[in-house]
Amino acid sequence: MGKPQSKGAVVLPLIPLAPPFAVLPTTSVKVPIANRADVAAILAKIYSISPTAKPDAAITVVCVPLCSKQLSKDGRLLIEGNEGNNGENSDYESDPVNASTRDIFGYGCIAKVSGVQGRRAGDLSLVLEGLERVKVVNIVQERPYFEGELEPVEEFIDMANSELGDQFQLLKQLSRELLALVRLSSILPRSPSVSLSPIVARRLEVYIARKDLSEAGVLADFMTNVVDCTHEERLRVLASVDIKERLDRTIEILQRQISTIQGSTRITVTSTTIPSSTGIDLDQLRRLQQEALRRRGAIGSGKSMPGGFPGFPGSPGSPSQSGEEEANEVDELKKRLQDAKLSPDADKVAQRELQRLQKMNPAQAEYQVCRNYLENLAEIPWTKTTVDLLDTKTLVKAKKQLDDDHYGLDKIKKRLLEYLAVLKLKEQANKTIDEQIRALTDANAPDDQKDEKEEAEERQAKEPTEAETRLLEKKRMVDKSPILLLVGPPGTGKTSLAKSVATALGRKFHRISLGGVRDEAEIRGHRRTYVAAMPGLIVNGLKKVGVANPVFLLDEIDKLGVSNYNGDPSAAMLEVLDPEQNHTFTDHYVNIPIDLSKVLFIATANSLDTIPPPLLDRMETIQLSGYTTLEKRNIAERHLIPKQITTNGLRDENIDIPTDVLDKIITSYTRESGVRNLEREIGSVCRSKAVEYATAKDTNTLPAYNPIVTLNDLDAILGIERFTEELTEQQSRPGVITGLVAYSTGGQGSILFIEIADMPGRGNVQLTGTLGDVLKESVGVALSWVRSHAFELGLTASDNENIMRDRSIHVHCPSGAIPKDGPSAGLAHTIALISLFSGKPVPPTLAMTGEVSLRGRVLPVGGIKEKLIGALRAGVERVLLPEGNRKDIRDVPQEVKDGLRIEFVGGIWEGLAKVWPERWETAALGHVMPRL
Ligand SMILES: Nc1ncnc2c1ncn2[C@@H]1O[C@H](COP(=O)(O)OP(=O)(O)OP(=O)(O)O)[C@@H](O)[C@H]1O
Repeated sequence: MGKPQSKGAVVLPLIPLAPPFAVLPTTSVKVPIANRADVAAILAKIYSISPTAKPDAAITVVCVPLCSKQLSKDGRLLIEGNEGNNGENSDYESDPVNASTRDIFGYGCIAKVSGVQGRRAGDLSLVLEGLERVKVVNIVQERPYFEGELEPVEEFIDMANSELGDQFQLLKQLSRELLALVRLSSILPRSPSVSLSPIVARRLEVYIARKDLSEAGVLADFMTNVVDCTHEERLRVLASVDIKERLDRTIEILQRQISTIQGSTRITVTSTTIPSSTGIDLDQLRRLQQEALRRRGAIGSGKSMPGGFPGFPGSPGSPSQSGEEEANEVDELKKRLQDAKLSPDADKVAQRELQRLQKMNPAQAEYQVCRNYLENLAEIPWTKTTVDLLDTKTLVKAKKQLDDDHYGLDKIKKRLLEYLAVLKLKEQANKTIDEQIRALTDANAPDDQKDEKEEAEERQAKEPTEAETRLLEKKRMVDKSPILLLVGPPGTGKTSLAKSVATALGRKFHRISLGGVRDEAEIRGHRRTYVAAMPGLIVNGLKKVGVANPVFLLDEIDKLGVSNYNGDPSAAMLEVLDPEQNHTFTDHYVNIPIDLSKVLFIATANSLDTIPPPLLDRMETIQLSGYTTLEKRNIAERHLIPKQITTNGLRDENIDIPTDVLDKIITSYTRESGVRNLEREIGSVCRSKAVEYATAKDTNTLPAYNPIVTLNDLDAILGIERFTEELTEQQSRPGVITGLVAYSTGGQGSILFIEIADMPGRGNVQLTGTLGDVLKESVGVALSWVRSHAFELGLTASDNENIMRDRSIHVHCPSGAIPKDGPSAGLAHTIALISLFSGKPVPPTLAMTGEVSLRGRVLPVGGIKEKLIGALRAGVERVLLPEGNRKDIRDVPQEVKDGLRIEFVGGIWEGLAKVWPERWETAALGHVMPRL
């Protein structure tokens, strides 16, 4: 047992503290200093002694509590033993400003003034950190502030004293128990006001577990300070110079505190759990205690906290060692990172971060951030790949797979097979090179059998082989997969083609929807400094598939957001899609180059117009055009109907959709380039039949059930026809011409009527129908040509006559609400004007497209395939196309070529000869100009 040894006394300023303030070693308090003239005087004095005091120089004072009426100056209870001072302290002062020498307690604590807090003069507080217990031997000055003669208190701990050891263990156990109770009670409903944040609780647990017997007094002081106890109890602990006595007093306080909490939680707990003498669920408590004990074992002992915030184990100054749980967590993470086979770059970063993580306190917010980052690193497939199914039968199998899944699309399938063939050849070449390199390395490996001399001789000879290895390495074919872009109207099978490629290759498939991505960070991730930062879509995709060589479908790349204040998402895609750059793609979150060169990117878009040119430049475009009715019929028969039959729980023999019914669905219930609506309508028919079949089965009337769907059924199942042939209602009228359009959005083609009417006026031209600038200009060109050739066309009586002198015209293109633009209606406008002025109608089944020049030439236009498919669908019989578009006919499906009479014209005169052959056949040859 210890015996206090006295040292030489020192004189220091005293700051008397009124209840509830009392400073114990290891604790920190904030003392309000409003109206504290003595504190102001102390500070003034200190600074006057050392006016150049460095800001970080420690200012030390002694905090002494005011005496309590129940205690003697040395902390003994006055009620228990009448040890002097009896009558004296009955009227002790409770205001530190008016205190006199007899009000000052016998023990105090040397404290460091660590700062002043508060904003206004009225609410300033002095922050004091208790350092060391001292005995106040004598008061040498009262005004303007107290000064006292102090004697240091030496603490002696007899480490061999088993009784003290037991007491210390009890103190630790009670401390943990109290903590567990506080945590438990804070999560219980209607808990008392004690509540502890899990982070603080955790820090406390670690702090308690780390204390050993040599710090028994420190722990007792600390616990006295943190628990809710009376002022007198605190004074008694302060006055307990003897460690055993101090432990006894603290244990007493803790025990009382524990029973108070147990008592207050009884009502809540007993209603839901096993009632016990304490009122707490014993199992739960035991578990909490066991956990605490387990932690203590794992944590071991730690030293005091130099420079740390006293009494606050989680503060930066106190080295915090994580518990077993954290240790396990870090080990697990380490293992996962090892299994993830990181790239050398990533490995370096991961090791650095792991070291940081190990040093961090788990309660720190940064710990989670660091852990999440490492988890992300472990989940990214750095080197893991699936083996491509590239054996001798690959191409045959792939072709079968594509044919099985899709009807038609021969050109696209051919291109995809080419891609697979190249991939296969590259892989084979690389395999051979790998084998050669391996053979060379094996030959270079040191041979145990040979002695050193022999080896040195041989090394000379081996030198060239190493160079050879490097040469071979260079020859390896780099895996730079081209990026394919499938462009076409919705529902034409772009997504499902990409899926089939993945299946054929045996690769994993992941779809990344880029539609509506407005933020660059969605693609590249957020920097780690942001709260809740995450990797971007690409890295997330890789994490999800878990291999470095999947097929990524970049869906709707044309709907990617444009540059805005959140960055430019399409610019972020540039790096992803450039085969020259994407082997070092950097996600902002991961911040380590990731190799994307093994990923097969297939992008899809509905239109090329909105794709930024640099992005488009990096991709190989494959066009898919809309399907013709015949193609749709085949797709429906081979793919959609069987699919819908299974989806709706039917069997092949339960339903039969004859070809005429299918054609009716295609033409009268859908009008689209793709087959998505068709699939939906077929689904409706199947569902209706499924209900009929199920009812027949339930009512035992199966023999009466008819699996065949008739034309009449369609009306009942799908409702009235949604689309009728557009041209059937149209009558030939002067000034009305059927033009052709290919909508850039959706890529489908259709017919478009051009209506021109004239009226008395002064040569004005009115344009309606949401016409774009180019279309307006094309009307101007047509009108100028007609005006300049009016006499030759026989529209005016003389060369000088102005055909527009007494009239105005109005050009309109229904449907008025749909914006239209482009020069391709030039021919139709010219013919319409001539038709109007001459009063000669043109049959609506004759459609035309082509740009006209002022000299009367008909120039080629785009979208011929779509326009012709649309024309056939709309019931057009004859089409006039520019001569320059003759080459485009090769791509047009045979069915369309068979269904339309396609004629080519090089100039307007030629066009006139085709429209009104009886009048203009000879004029077209450029010789005669007959009059209409
Ligand atoms: N040639 C085809 N053969 C068989 N089925 C097809 C064909 N074309 C499309 N389909 C079917 O049509 C449906 C829609 O196709 P998909 O989802 O691939 O369209 P998409 O072109 O990607 O459309 P979007 O541009 O709207 O994304 C799928 O069920 C697909 O199987």
